[in-house]
Amino acid sequence: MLEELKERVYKANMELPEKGLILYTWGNVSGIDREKGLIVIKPSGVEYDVMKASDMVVVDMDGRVVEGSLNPSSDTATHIELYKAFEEVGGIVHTHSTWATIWSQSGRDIKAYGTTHADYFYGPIPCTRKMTAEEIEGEYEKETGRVIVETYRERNLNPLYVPGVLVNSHGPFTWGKSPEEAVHNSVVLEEIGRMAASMEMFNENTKSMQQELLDKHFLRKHGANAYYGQKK
Ligand SMILES: O=C(CO)[C@@H](O)[C@@H](O)COP(=O)(O)O
Repeated sequence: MLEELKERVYKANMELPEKGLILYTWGNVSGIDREKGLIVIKPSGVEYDVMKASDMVVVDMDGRVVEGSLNPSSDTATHIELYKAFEEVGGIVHTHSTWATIWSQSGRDIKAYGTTHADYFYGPIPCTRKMTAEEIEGEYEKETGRVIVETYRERNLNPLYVPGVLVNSHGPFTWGKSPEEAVHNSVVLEEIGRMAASMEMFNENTKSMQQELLDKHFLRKHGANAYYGQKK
């Protein structure tokens, strides 16, 4: 079942170490088949050099394993909360990529400083609040998803316009319409995080970019009147 999605999710997972986003098993990618209501996700703690497409685990929207002999990623419940809340999302990525994690651990949003950022994220990349002891000691991974969703609701953010978040004291989650797009956004987030941190080292009073330039760059690539690239 879902053999094509398993292959795509496997390849998307393999891109994490290839792009330098993770060491060891420090990340996971999933993809969803919305019609079937099933998620394909990486198995937990399996080394990438031995992992195969057939090791991908299929779970339902309650986290029950429907297919696969391995335990699914420990972050499965977080992915499920995000798929439930963000209905247009087709793929999700979690990493501990260095710069995005530094921002997460600092508890700070990444401000939009330039067009590299604006091409992908329509405004600051939010950092969640710290999780409470009850949340951590309770259904931790599910609560992680809830804290992300709460951040988007409170700030009235469109998840496809801001396709990534920094979980306070933890690390980044990104998403997209597909697993491949979610990985792309993860690579971009890491690069933006590196640039933003370097900029603040040069000048601690660095200001966000102009709203007009943010609008121009984001909307020429995304939204109803996008004109960047080739017609599909
Ligand atoms: O966040 C963490 C560890 O802190 C996990 O996402 C990471 O180790 C990946 O775990 P899985 O192998 O997906 O269970």
